[in-house]
Amino acid sequence: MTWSHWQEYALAVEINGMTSTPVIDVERLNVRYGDFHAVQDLSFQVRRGEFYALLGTNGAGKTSTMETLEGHRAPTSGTVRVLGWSPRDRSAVRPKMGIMLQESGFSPDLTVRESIRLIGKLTQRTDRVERVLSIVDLTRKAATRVSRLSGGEKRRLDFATTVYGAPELIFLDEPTTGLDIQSRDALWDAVDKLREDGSTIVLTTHYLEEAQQRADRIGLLHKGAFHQEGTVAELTRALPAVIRFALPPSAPALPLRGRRESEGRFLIETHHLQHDLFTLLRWAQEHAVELRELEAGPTRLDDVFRAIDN
Ligand SMILES: Nc1ncnc2c1ncn2[C@@H]1O[C@H](COP(=O)(O)OP(=O)(O)OP(=O)(O)O)[C@@H](O)[C@H]1O
Repeated sequence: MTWSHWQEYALAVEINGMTSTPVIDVERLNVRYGDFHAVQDLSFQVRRGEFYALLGTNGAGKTSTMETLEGHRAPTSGTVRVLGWSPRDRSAVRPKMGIMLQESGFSPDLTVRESIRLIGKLTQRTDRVERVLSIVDLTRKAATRVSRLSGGEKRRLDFATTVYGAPELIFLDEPTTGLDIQSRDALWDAVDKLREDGSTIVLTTHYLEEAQQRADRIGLLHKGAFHQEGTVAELTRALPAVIRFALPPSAPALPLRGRRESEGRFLIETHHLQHDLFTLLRWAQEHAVELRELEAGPTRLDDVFRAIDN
C-alpha cells in the first residue's frame, strides 16, 4: 500500500467510525426526585444525522431526560454521553450543541442582535448574525429590545440563537408553541436545511403530527420508561387504520361495523383500509348519503397515545 492509500484508508476508517458512533448514548439512565422515580433505567441511542423525537404522556419524564442530555441535570445513576462527552462537560459540548428550551431566558434590555451575539460568545459558536436573523424573518427587528418583541418573535429569536453556528446537535423543546403557521413552516424548512448539512435533531413536543411527519425514530415515554421505540410505521403497525366521517340523522344503517364517536360522528377501524373505504363510498353513493368531514388514513400517533393504558 502506498502512503496515499494508507491516508485514504485511515480517512475511511475515521468516517465510518464517526457515522457509527452514536451522537447520544444513554445507558440505564435513572432520575429520582426524592422518593419519586421519574426516569427508570432508560437506554437509547441517537445516530448522527438522525431526527429523533422524544414523546410522551404528561409527567412521563421527557423534560427530566432532556435536561440530563442537555447537561442541566445530573443523572441519579446511569451514563449519558453526548458527542462522546459527558453533557456536564460544558466547555466540550457547548460549542457543538444548540438548545431551544421551552422558555427563553433573554435579558429584556438587550436588542435582538445583541442577544444573538451574547449566545454566540457564551457557546463559542461563530456565525453571521444576519444569516440567522433572515432565517427567522427578524432582520427588521435586529435593533429592537427583547422586551418589545411579541411572544412569537421571542420564540423565533430563541430558534435563531439555537441554530447560530449550525451546531452538530440541536435540541428542540416544544419549538413551535406560540408560532403562527408561516413561522412554523419557516422553522421546519430551516431544520430540514440543517439536517441536509448533517445536524442531528432531538425534538420533544405535544404536537404529535409534527413528530409523525419528520421523525426518523420516536421514543415514546410513559411513566419514566419507553412504552415503545421505533419508526412511526413500527409504532403504528399493530393498530388499525381509521375512517372518520359524519352522517345526517336520516342515514340508513352502515354497511360496516362502526363506532359512534359523538352525535352524528362515526369511526371505523380497519386492517383493510382500501377495501372498507370502497365499501363505504359505494354504500354512500347507492343511498345518496353525504359523508361529511370524511377522513381516511393510516393510524396516527394520536391513536398510539390513546391506546396507552394509564
Ligand atoms: N423537581 C422535581 N421535584 C419532584 N418531582 C419532579 C420534579 N421535576 C419533575 N418531577 C416529577 O417527575 C415526573 C416527570 O416530570 P417531567 O417534567 O420530566 O415530565 P414530562 O414528560 O416533561 O411531562 P410534561 O409533558 O407534563 O411536561 C413528573 O411526575 C413530575 O411531577
